[in-house]
Amino acid sequence: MARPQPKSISDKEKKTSVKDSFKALKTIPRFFREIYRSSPKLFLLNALSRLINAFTPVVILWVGKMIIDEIILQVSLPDKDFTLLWNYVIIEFSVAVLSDLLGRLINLTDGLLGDLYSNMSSEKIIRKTAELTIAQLEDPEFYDKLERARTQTNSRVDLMTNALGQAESLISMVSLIAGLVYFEPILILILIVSIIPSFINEAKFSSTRYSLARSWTAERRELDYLRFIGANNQTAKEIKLFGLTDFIAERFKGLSNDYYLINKKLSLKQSFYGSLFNILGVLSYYGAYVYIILRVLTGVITIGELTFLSGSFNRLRNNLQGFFSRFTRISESALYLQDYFDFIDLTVEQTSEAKTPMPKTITQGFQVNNLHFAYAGSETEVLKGVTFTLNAGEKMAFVGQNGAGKTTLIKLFLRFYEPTQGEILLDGININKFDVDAYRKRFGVIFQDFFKYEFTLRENIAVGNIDQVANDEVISYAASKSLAEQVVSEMADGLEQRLGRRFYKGTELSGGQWQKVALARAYMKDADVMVLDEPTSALDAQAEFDVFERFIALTKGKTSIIISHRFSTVRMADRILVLQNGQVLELGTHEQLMAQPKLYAELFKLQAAGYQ
Ligand SMILES: Nc1ncnc2c1ncn2[C@@H]1O[C@H](COP(=O)(O)OP(=O)(O)OP(=O)(O)O)[C@@H](O)[C@H]1O
Repeated sequence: MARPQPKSISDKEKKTSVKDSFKALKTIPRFFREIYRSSPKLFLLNALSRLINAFTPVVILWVGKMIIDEIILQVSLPDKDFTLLWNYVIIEFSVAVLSDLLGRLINLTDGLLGDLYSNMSSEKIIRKTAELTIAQLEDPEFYDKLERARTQTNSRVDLMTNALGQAESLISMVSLIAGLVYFEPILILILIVSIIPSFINEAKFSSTRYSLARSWTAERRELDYLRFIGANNQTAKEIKLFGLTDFIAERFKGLSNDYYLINKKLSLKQSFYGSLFNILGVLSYYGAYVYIILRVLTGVITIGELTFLSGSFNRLRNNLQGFFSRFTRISESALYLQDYFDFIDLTVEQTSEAKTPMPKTITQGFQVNNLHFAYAGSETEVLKGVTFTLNAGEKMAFVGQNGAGKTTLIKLFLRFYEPTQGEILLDGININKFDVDAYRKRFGVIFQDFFKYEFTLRENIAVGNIDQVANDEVISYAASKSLAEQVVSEMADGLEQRLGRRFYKGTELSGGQWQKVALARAYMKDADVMVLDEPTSALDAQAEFDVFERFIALTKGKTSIIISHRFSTVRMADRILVLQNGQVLELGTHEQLMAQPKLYAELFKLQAAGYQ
């Protein structure tokens, strides 16, 4: 079984350096602005709590020193007075309670802010995806970017907690350092020397880990896909029937194991070096401790100061270690944040020239001139010089064998792609000159691969014009024209019936029922141009006849395009365009085409013979 080769982490192209991690930190201020926007009140409450909490360690240590010095003093005095001592104890107790409360408030606001921020960023990704062109969405490299932006939501929430914690830790450390500098500045030097190697080590590993995850984006996408098809109610039938479980499970196992192995190698290395450098930290702490003891023994500092200094040193060491490891985690997450901002900032090419207003009514129709088209990344032309006219009010059918280019031609009409050569004119104006949304609004379209939303029946119909989702009249009208009203009447909850089996109380429809529902979408608005791409392939003969009878009556005087492999449907069109290998082979009425011994007449007779 062919499996993608595991990527090496030394994969030069994709390797991310420590420098890149630092560069990614540039995005942090923007990140904070976004978090602030998600809830200014919560953000300020969180920041204020952290600011106050940052001073509690040094205050507690300081009060602890005062308590010990006071005890030693009172023990040596003949007239003892413990008032000050108990006051110190009350202060320390109050600060400890305050610190606990602040800690809880910080956790609470972190959680709430994290939820709000992740919701906001997910919504942004959904909106951004809608802005992009279909061609961009079909580009695998681009899709990887989308994947990284989408799947790293948790990492962004961690980043938020870490970055806020970092600010708090920084303030805390400054206050502790001030204490050390006041009594024994040399301790700071010992501290820095002990911590720098482990920081460099952490930074190096974090960028390697990111490089690895990044270079494996495509494979992780495949793993997700395998997980989806392997454990899913939509694919379960085929998987059971064809016995695909082993095939899928083995493929998953192979790929995931490759990833696990390089990840493991990296983790082991990281643990080894991490422990080594940590020993250095412990050594430095005890070095400093011995130094402080010697200072007490020589009478330079008091026992209270000893507890303050050793406590501060230990706390600072932990804080610094936390600070550096958080720093590397932040720079690692910042790389993902960069991916997210890259995605959000993607520009969609738009011509700056003023848009021509759409004509109120279509008077002449469409003129397709020498249209050529090849999909991105493919050399093969799918359309090769297609030229024809679709008159206003005309019903035209596109006919041709599989892969002839019919759907592609529709996609170009709908401006999902730009032609590589040639043009489509609407009433004499190149369709690119119109605002794309205004232009598309004039179409009522149903594609052969329409999407089955696991929403309610009402919503499934209303997606054709979602503004009208609450308008019963419009929905009933659309349902009656597409025969979906039969489906509605069969559902226990009528229009409010949830479709699909993913959610509670959902019900699955048959292929034909789904098609009727999807067809109703095309009737949700009074479109000028109707496009039905194989709208009846799943319908029974009677339903198909009924659907078309309604369609013909309803679209009288409207421009429409129908793609169908059923000639009983096709013959109802005013004219028929026969495509073969991306070229126009024939164009004319049913009678005209039947009169010439070409593909249309041949296919028609073939199908008719099948019915005899
Ligand atoms: N998104 C895409 N990216 C790359 N190639 C594509 C894409 N969509 C279609 N093609 C290719 O373009 C060619 C024409 O496809 P198209 O869907 O237009 O054919 P069709 O005439 O509608 O076929 P059918 O009757 O099977 O629906 C096919 O060779 C197909 O493989």
